[in-house]
Amino acid sequence: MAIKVDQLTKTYGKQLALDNVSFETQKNSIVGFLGPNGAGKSTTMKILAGLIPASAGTCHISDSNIAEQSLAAKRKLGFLPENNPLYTDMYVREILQYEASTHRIKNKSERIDLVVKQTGLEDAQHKKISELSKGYRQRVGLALCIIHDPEVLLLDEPTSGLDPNQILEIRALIKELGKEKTVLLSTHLMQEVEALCDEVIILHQGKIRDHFFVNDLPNKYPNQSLEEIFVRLTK
Ligand SMILES: Nc1ncnc2c1ncn2[C@@H]1O[C@H](COP(=O)(O)OP(=O)(O)OP(=O)(O)O)[C@@H](O)[C@H]1O
Repeated sequence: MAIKVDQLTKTYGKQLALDNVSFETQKNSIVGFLGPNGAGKSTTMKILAGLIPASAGTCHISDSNIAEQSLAAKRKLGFLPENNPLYTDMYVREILQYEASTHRIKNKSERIDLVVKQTGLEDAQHKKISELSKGYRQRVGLALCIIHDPEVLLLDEPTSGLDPNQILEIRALIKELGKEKTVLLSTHLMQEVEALCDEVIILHQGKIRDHFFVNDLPNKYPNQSLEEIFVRLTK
């Protein structure tokens, strides 16, 4: 188990965003987290990242309870929020150094060199973030996520707004990272799920509609595309 969510409920005032959601993911799996706008994907990720509290229920990141062992849980995860907010006045290496300091990483320079290489930021590492394309900003976002070598990555629509070439580059990077990390990936692109994911969770109106392994798809839903399944489960 890498991510475990148990009977998670979240209300914003009177708005019920998550309604008794439970799921467990395999270790080192790339998990597509799907659902229409407003289904509750970002809310789940923000709770998993420890940014907002749950109204009820528990979440674990590799055995650490997010509410009760929040520091241990946070050490094990990297979160790339939707729209990837970055300090655009900072330089790439500078922001990585800052993030490495907050995680108290030893041998900062070596670790940053490695992460810069892993995320293909060699040519951009001395540039200001405001000078970078959206694709390169996503690379910086991913570099920040992995600087402390977490076991779990939460990626909220990481390819949204990118051009087709950038999408393919970021997907390749996620695929590579997913070899040794568990990735919860929210996306609206079925192609992306087919290209990357081992598991799929479909959320609708704050409830889990289904959770399956991509390999089981032909048995579970014979002769149906992922898109057809999605539409049927979220009508
Ligand atoms: N801060 C907030 N205050 C009030 N309601 C909120 C807040 N954040 C989210 N919601 C509501 O909670 C529900 C779930 O929203 P959430 O952003 O988690 O969905 P989502 O699946 O991530 O959607 P999208 O695909 O558009 O990003 C929606 O009805 C949304 O309007």
